[in-house]
Amino acid sequence: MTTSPESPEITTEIATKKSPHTDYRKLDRSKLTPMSQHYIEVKEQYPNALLLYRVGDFFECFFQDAVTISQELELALTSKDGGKEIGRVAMTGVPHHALDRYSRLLVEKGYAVIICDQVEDAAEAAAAGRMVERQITKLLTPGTITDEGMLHARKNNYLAAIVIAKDHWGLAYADISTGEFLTTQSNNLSALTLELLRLQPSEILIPTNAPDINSLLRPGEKSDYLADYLPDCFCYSLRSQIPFTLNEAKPRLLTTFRLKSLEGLGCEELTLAIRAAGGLLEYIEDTQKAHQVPLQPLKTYNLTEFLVLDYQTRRNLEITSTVRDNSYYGSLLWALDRTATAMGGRALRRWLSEPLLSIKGITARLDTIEELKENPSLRTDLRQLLRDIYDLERITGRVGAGTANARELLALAQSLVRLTDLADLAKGGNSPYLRALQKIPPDLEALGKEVVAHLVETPPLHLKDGGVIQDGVNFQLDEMRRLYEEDQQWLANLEVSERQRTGISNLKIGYNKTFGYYISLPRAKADHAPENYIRKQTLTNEERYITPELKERETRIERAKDELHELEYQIFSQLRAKVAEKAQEIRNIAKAVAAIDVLAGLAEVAVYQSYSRPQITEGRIIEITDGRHPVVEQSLGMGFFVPNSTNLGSLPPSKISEGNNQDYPDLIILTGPNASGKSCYLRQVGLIQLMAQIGSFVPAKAALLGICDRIFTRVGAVDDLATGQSTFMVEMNETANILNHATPNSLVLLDEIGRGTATFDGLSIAWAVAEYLAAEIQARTIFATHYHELNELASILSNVANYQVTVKEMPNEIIFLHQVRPGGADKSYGIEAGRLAGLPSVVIDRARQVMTQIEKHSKIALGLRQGIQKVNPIKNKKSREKMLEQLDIFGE
Ligand SMILES: Nc1ncnc2c1ncn2[C@@H]1O[C@H](COP(=O)(O)OP(=O)(O)OP(=O)(O)O)[C@@H](O)[C@H]1O
Repeated sequence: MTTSPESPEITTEIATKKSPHTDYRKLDRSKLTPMSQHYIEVKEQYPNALLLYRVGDFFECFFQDAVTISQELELALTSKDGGKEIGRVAMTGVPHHALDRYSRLLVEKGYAVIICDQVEDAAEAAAAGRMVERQITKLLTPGTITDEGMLHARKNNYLAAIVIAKDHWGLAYADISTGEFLTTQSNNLSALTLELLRLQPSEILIPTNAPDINSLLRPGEKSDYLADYLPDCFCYSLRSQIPFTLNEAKPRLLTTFRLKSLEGLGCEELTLAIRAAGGLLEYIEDTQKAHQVPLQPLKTYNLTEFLVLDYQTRRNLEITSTVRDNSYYGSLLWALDRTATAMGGRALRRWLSEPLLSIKGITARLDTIEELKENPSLRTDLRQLLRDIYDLERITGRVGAGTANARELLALAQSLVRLTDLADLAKGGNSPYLRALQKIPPDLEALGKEVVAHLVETPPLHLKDGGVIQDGVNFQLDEMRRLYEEDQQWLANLEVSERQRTGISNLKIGYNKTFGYYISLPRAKADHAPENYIRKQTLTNEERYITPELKERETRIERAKDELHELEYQIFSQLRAKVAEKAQEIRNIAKAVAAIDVLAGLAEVAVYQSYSRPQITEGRIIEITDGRHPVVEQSLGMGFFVPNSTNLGSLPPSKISEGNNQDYPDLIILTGPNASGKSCYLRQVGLIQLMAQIGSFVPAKAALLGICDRIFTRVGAVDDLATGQSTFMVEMNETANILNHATPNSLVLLDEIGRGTATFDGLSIAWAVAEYLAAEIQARTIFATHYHELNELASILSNVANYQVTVKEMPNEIIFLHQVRPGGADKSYGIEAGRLAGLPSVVIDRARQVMTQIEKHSKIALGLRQGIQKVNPIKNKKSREKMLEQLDIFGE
């Protein structure tokens, strides 16, 4: 899609059904059918998008687009006559009622889709002998879709834009459907990659000087205009640089938000952020021509506001999807999501991607959960009421853009009315998020009531068909309806009087789209038709007639019907516009509703899963009593999970009191046989810390936790086939990232290091990494390993301790106790595991022999050293050289 179209030679070959034309550029256009000519005219306005073109009951596409769409959607590729001298052209199509589904699939695959629809009645055009008029009605790109059926209800759909200047960058992102609009700026390119991976935008705008501006690169597609450090798992839209210049971007922002300066938005000085935000706005204007998209005021944020989780860590902790099959089931989100509304679902997902660093912010959430946990009737009533609240954020977006239909407006209005009940309920509580809900502006309820009073109980889907507005709300409308009813009565009377006049008892008045009203007689009675009947249509058993009187009345009825529908539409549009004026207020409330939904859901989980409130403190402590893995626990069922405690780090001196003077190790070496539960334990600690920082209760009997600035994980890597990196290289890259970025406030979870290379290389690297983390960085670390030799570190460094996951050895099996206990495992069960897996006994016996020999002759000490003076790297930082001497364990 990125190569610019060259000018191919015009062909004169006539294509057949078997090999239809697929490249319209090779054809003499004057010889194409008028419809094909128009198709190409439209296509050329957006050469990089797929064009779906309405023909009767189908949306069809031709030429190369037909080939692409048939392959992507597994539809049959057929052909159609392109003109006498042209022959067949490739074609495929989708039924018009399935357009949303198919276009969504194409957009999900990273294509931009143009919908060109019929904008007049095909019968009218046919009657006038001309081609039906068609226009582009929609331009769909992954980041700009707003149709309910195309969006994931519980996931934000972000459109992002980036501007890069050397190693500085600005990023803006918006969810057009909910109106969220944020921007940030930083000076570290790896942070940009991290941020993009966190946000997972559906589409990213890049200003370039590429010749094929406006093309959309699908995930994995290469382009010279895409920098190497940009992850290739996203869709990139190449855009002109002009709207991204400060001269264009800044005025656009000022005009959009009706401001004199950007100071109030917090980005006055951040020129790259402003440029990204302005460029993004221009793209929205360009793609949403027909509708104005109401965005919320731009919010400037700072990357250091949240706990940093890199992409690997998000994956390894399986926060929103599992590593194995990328599914939602089995993720942390799955275990925690008890939200009742789509807004709450989206908010929980967002909270999980931006855990807090502020104790105050976390405490406000914890206080609210605690209150809801302790007050079951308030929680139950709230959750019940929340089920009646529709997606205020997204419907408000469509109301603002003028695309909401009557059903959506009614749903929004009914939700606004319910908000007052929600506020009344919230008055029964006192915690911060409940208090925020108590202040619902009263005029929103009045507005909701007004809309409900205007709209019928179950409005039709299509606005132009009438039947939307209730009787009794508009005098003129009532009057028009009365007249219309009178006309209908006139028709009924006519049927009766004509039956009497003609003596034909089964004479009927009918209606069809082509002929309008007619009088129908059975064929057998056609001879009895009075003189003023004009025959219009003959069917097998029926003759249809019109009369001048009937036609005259028909014109009046049709006009009245049109006027009636038009008036209804006007009343509806006015109502919709009135609600649109309150969009910002509604969206503010929607945020509070979404938050309470998340917190009520978390309180529900806390009750049913017996979670407890973590105590958040300053300092570097992680003290978890009887912690559990939130997901494994739910999968195993209540009572089957073996809880384990964790003690890491320390409290700051100011917080230490009598009986509260814990000083735990910084680094734990965790050993234990395969499948004993090491990985599970590691993840459990990471998840508990993460849950605490989103303000949730945690699966533990008790937890005293300091704030972490970052959580790092390194868990069994697999070959990265995409970049051609080996398992070992992936592992080393990830380890390097950790060692270069971890701080004493970080939590590092390492599951095996050095497995993918020779034993001694691996052990040496694992040793050096553990030592560096404990002695130099002093990050809180759990290091799970099969290298039992690492237990030696604890005898040298005072901030290292050994733990093991215990098993019970039986004659024919190993029973996994899943208990984490102090001490290093003195035995590896690898050979035993091999035996249980069915390795031949000869191999097992030989393996035992080899192991005995290696153990006998190895110079690596096994078992803890005695009588050595431990080094405390925290209190005695300068003694590192001395410590290194002592670490010379490989000598005789
Ligand atoms: N505390 C626990 N209580 C109950 N079951 C557990 C517990 N911890 C782990 N398990 C079960 O044991 C299985 C294996 O655990 P895990 O993958 O953590 O083992 P491992 O020691 O990391 O193995 P390996 O060294 O082979 O990677 C898990 O899938 C889980 O079902």
